[in-house]
Amino acid sequence: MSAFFEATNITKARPDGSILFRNVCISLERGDVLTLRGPSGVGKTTLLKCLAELIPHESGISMLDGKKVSDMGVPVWRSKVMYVPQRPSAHAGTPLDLFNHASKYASQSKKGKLGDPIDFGIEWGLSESHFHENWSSLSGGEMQRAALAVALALNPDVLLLDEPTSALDPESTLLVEKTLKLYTCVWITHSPEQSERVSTKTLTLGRGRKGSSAVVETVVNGHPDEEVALNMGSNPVSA
Ligand SMILES: Nc1ncnc2c1ncn2[C@@H]1O[C@H](COP(=O)(O)OP(=O)(O)OP(=O)(O)O)[C@@H](O)[C@H]1O
Repeated sequence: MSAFFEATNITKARPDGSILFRNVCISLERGDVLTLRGPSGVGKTTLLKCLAELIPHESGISMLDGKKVSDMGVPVWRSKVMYVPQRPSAHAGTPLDLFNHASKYASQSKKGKLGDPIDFGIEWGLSESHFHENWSSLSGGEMQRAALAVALALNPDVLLLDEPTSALDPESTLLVEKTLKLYTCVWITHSPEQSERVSTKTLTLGRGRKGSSAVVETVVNGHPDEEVALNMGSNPVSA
């Protein structure tokens, strides 16, 4: 039986044609949180954008619940396998404007299942008024929580989180982690402590001669259990 979310042999080249990463494989069951780690510049954000089909990749295929991107089309895929950037780009209007705009594009099957971003925000120490203020008047931490709240309310199947708590204080970080770890996520973090708190699996990208290598571990009860595979250059990695 195939996993809930599977990415197989994802390979991405840099603009100059050299390989950034090769044959990265990810396999998630519902509720898995895979933390993605590795040094700056190794390709973590780029990998998330490939999984979300926001940028093209040289080879590899992703499947959600047994369906390929081509079975549902790129816009629906992006609403189901949703990339949440570290810093929301300069949106015009308010967080609620963004939610109302994005929810118009939700698939019919999702429309009845949308949440309320304000409910998520309140869990994380924001108030309703933050969702009515322009993005430009929010602090970095308020902006980050409001953007995550909008993403969660859109009810994606898989969240691709790019350092989702990088602008938050320790207390807010723990509140946000408590909510996010209930979802199926690929989660970039530079914090080993955070990875230990939230992950069921980890994937570490490292620098290899022929592009980034990837080490995948399954975490059981908070401890790395099993080194599943090591990918140096051209061998596939599977979790
Ligand atoms: N659209 C793209 N196509 C091809 N290569 C890209 C693209 N965007 C970025 N890159 C390459 O990917 C490299 C890694 O960038 P990326 O942001 O993925 O790293 P990162 O591991 O997330 O780093 P950090 O931890 O600092 O955020 C960049 O130096 C650039 O060469």
